[in-house]
Amino acid sequence: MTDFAATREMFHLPDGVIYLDGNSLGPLPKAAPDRVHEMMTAEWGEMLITAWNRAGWMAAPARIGDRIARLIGAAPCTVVMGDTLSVKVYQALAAALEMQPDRRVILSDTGNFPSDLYVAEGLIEALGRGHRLKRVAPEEVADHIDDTVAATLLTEVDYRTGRRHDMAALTRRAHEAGALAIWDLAHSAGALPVDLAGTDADFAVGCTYKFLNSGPGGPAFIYIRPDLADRARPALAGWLGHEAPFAFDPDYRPGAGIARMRVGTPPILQLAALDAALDIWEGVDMGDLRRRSIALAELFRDEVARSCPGLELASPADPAARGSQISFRHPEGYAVMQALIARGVIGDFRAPDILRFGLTPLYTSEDDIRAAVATLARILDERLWDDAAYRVRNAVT
Ligand SMILES: Cc1ncc(COP(=O)(O)O)c(C=O)c1O
Ligand SMILES: Nc1c(O)cccc1C(=O)C[C@H](N)C(=O)O
Repeated sequence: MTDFAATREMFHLPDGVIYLDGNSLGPLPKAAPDRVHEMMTAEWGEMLITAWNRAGWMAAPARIGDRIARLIGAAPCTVVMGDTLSVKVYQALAAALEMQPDRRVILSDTGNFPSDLYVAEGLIEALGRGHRLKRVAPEEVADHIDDTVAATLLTEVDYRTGRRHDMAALTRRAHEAGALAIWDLAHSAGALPVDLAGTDADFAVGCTYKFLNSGPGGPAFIYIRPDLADRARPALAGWLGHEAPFAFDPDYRPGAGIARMRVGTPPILQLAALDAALDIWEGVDMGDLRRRSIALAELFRDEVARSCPGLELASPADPAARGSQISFRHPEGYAVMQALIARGVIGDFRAPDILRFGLTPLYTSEDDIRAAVATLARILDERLWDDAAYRVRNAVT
C-alpha cells in the first residue's frame, strides 16, 4: 500500500499555495537541490571531465531511462533520455515514416498538443515526399485508421480535457491496418499506469517535468518496441547515438537498440534532479496511484457540482476515460483562473475557455481539493473574477 502522506512530505510545497498544476510543471522534490549541489561540487567541481566515466554521466541517459521504463510498462534497455519532447516526437515520427515507404498519411486528432502537430507538418515539408497530416476528432480516430495510414501520432491523454484514448485498442487497430502507433505520454507518464509492452506500442515519447517532477526543461524520453529498435534510422543522428562515439568516425553507424536515439551531450544537471525525483517513485504502486487519482477527481467533480453551478465539466464523466486531471468550461475562464491564482490556488487556463486542474496523488490531498473548490465557488459566487486586473493576459498561465 503506497504511503501518500509520506510522498507528500518529499516535496517542497510553498506555504499558502494549493498546487493543481503538476500536469504542467511538477513541484520541487526536497532531495533535488542537494543532489544537484552534490553533482556540481563533488562531480563537476572535483572530477571535471573524468566524471563522464567516474560519475557515470555518460551512462545516465540509459540508466535513468530504465527507471522511467518501470513506470510505463517497458522492458529494461528500451527507453533513453534526452532533448525535449518536441525533438523526440520528430525522431519517432521520422523513423516510423521511413519504415512505411508506401504510405503517406500521418493520423492525429484535433485535440493533440500543437507542438506534435507542428513537428509533423515540419517533417512533412522537410521530407517533400507528399505525406499528409490528417487530423480527426478524437472519438473518430479508430474509424480513420486504414491502409493509407503510415503512423498514428496520438497523445494518450488530451492536455485540455483530460480525455484518454484507448491505447491498447487503437494500437491493435493500427497494427491490423498495417500502420505504426506512436504515443505521446506527456500526460500519462507518472499520471496513470501505462503498459507499453502489453499494448505493443511501436514508439512512445514523453516529458519528465510534469508528473515526474524533473524541473523546468527536464529531459524527455523515447521508447521503441524492442524488435523495431535496430531497424529505426534516427533522424537527428548525433555523435552520442553512434555505435562508437569515441572512435570519432566520420561515417555514422547507429548504436544498438534505443541508444541510437541519443543525439548530443545529455543535460547532466537536469538528469541529477530527475534521478532524485525518481527515488520518490520507488515506493509507489501504480494501481494505488490510479485509484487515488480517480478518488481525488471524483471529489473535485462532486464538490464543483455542489457549489459551482456556473462550471461545465469538460472532461469525460467516466473516470476510466480520463487521465489525471479534471477540466471545466467557463466563458470567463481566463479571468476566473487568474482570480484563483491570486488567492493561492494554482491551476491553469487553456484557450478558449478551459480551467484545468492536475491531480497528482503524490502530494495532493482531499483537503487541498475541498479548499480549492471552496475558493473557486466563492470567486464564482461573488464574481470576484470580474476585475480588470484578471483580464490582462500573460504568456504562461
Ligand atoms: C502532449 C505534449 N506534447 C508535447 C509537448 C511539448 O514538450 P516540450 O516543450 O518538452 O518539447 C507538451 C508540453 O509542452 C505536451 O503536453
Ligand atoms: N512546457 C511548458 C513550458 O515550458 C512552459 C509552460 C507550460 C509548459 C507545458 O508543459 C504546457 C503543457 N504541455 C500543457 O499541457 O499545456
